[in-house]
Amino acid sequence: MADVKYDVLGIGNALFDVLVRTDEAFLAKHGMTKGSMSLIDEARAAAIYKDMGPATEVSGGSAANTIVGIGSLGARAAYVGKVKDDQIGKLYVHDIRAAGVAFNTPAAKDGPATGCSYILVTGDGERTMNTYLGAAQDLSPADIDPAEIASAGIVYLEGYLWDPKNAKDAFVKAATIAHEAKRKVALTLSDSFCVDRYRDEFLGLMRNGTVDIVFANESELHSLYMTSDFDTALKQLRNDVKLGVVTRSEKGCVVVTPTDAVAAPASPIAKLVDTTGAGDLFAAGFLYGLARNLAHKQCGELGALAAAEVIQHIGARPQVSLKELAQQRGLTV
Ligand SMILES: OC[C@H]1O[C@H](O)[C@H](O)[C@@H]1O
Repeated sequence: MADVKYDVLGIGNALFDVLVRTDEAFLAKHGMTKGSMSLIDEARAAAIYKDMGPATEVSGGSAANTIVGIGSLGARAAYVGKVKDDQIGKLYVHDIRAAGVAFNTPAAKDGPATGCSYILVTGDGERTMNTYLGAAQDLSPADIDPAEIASAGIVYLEGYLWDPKNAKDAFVKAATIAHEAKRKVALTLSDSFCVDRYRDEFLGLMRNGTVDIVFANESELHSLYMTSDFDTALKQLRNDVKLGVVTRSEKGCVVVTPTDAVAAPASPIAKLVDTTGAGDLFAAGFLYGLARNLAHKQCGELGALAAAEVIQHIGARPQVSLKELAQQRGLTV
């Protein structure tokens, strides 16, 4: 097997986030389902943005947030995602490279603008996302560089990639190359509504071995197996994938293999501000631990630490060095 150049390479919808704190009335006025991610067109994006208060603008995108978190923990990380060569796209490229992440996907010269997610954060910290995919929807198999994919120890893919038409093919191409190079492939289920849209396809990817590792939160897991009983769903997950990681908010996480199950606690927080990126940063800590061959419990503890940092401020990218934070807390890194 060739040397690993990147510990983890992520592929996802490259999105710039526009976040604002608001109230439930705003969600009701715009017909939004609290806690969900809805795909929107340009006209709806403009209508929502016009009505939003002063916003925080920061680079986002689920897998990109994870990859930035992995870099912040001190690992070698790379990202593949599509922006346009416009002002927001340039900011996006700057931010991801400035975070130490290798990023070489060519920006689109024409077509839709760089994608944005308009995120409403209510008083309880819950986030409701409205995503205009823009240029992200043009990610295609041509953007998948076989040598780059084969040089990553773990390839991490987001379920949201199943929404844009061509990204599915990019996803499968990357997974095939990774396995040919004897690498691991991880998938996050992204969102319970996304699971609802693509349940059979996600189960197919798990059962036919396209993915080795699956990240899900409780509602995604329940949606996947169409049951409200956690233990029933977990049992099915154990049969369907080599490694399953389920996050349970303040109850921590459960990590399962066909033969083993281990739990790790959540990390304490002073105040919940914004849940945007909680799952993304959990995956960052966990994958970092996996890349360092740590025990699953330690991987879960690192995930919890990274998630706890990100939910205590607005935006889905870490605001401190996660490596230093982990060292302060006595977690091995
Ligand atoms: O998981 C949170 C992320 O999902 C969406 O893709 C937003 O860009 C946000 O940063």
